[in-house]
Amino acid sequence: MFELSLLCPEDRVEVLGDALDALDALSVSVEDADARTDAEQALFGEPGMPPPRQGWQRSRVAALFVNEAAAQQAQQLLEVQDFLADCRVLGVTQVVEQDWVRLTQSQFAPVDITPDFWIVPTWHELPAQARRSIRLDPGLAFGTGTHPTTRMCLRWIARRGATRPASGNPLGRVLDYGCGSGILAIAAAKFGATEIDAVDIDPAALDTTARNAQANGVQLHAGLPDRAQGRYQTVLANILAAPLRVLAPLLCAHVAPAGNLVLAGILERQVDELKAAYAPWVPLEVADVEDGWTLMTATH
Ligand SMILES: C[S@@+](CC[C@H](N)C(=O)[O-])C[C@H]1O[C@@H](n2cnc3c(N)ncnc32)[C@H](O)[C@@H]1O
Repeated sequence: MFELSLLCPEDRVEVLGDALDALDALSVSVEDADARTDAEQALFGEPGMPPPRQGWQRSRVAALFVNEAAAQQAQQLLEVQDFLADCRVLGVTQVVEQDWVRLTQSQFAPVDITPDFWIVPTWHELPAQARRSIRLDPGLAFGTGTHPTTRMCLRWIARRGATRPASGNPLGRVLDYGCGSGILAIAAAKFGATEIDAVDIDPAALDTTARNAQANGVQLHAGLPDRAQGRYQTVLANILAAPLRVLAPLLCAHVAPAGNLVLAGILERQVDELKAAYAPWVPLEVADVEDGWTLMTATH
């Protein structure tokens, strides 16, 4: 395949993308032309909030074509129809065939959560020191154990799971709200929780969770959010600050008396607004911090 690559100002990206689509590009991707330089612009917003800007000042637009002739013809047509005003053609280059599956897999290695608790991709050998482990194939869902928010939740589960209460399991009945790959629910099972509900709004996450639970030989119930019923000794939710604010009454209503609420996906600068949002029900406190993200917990 061949890639036609263009440099465009913000206001030309959409029209050019549509034109490339119409010219039978197999795919069109857009990235910040100033990425990894001092001029790089962060462009992300939280779910439900508008991004700070619609596009980058300068974008690199890359269109993939089935062969070199198709890429060159698309360039010529764009030029004669004046689509490239204010844009610069960076070139037409061949895209070398790669084993994309192997490349993706190579970027996900075993991760240690504690010295003896590891998250291990299904295609890797178990490290010798992994006395407890989760075998994971994240598929299309979030949750590989490499993100600080997931890691902090897993550390909390491992720490809590290692405590010895007078009776029963320290995690008790568990709700994983926003389960993604199911990693937190499976970790809870590995640390002895017996009844686990894992819920998500994304059907792909539910499929992945069910598959990962089976691969790890653990029992859990995966379903849409209305699967969560009653009170739980442990409620885990690694989502983001904005949905966590909205979900405050719902999540708190699911925490059993003396149960634990564990929230992640919160940036350090969002701690006070989360405390305020949960204050009518529980006193949230920061329990862990990693790379600018915080873990907040409360006992009901
Ligand atoms: C950051 S991922 C966390 C995945 C996993 N629990 C972990 O800790 O790595 C957040 C997940 O929450 C789900 N989610 C987002 N908003 C939700 C909502 N309102 N109710 C339930 N799930 C939600 C997303 O689909 C996504 O799978």
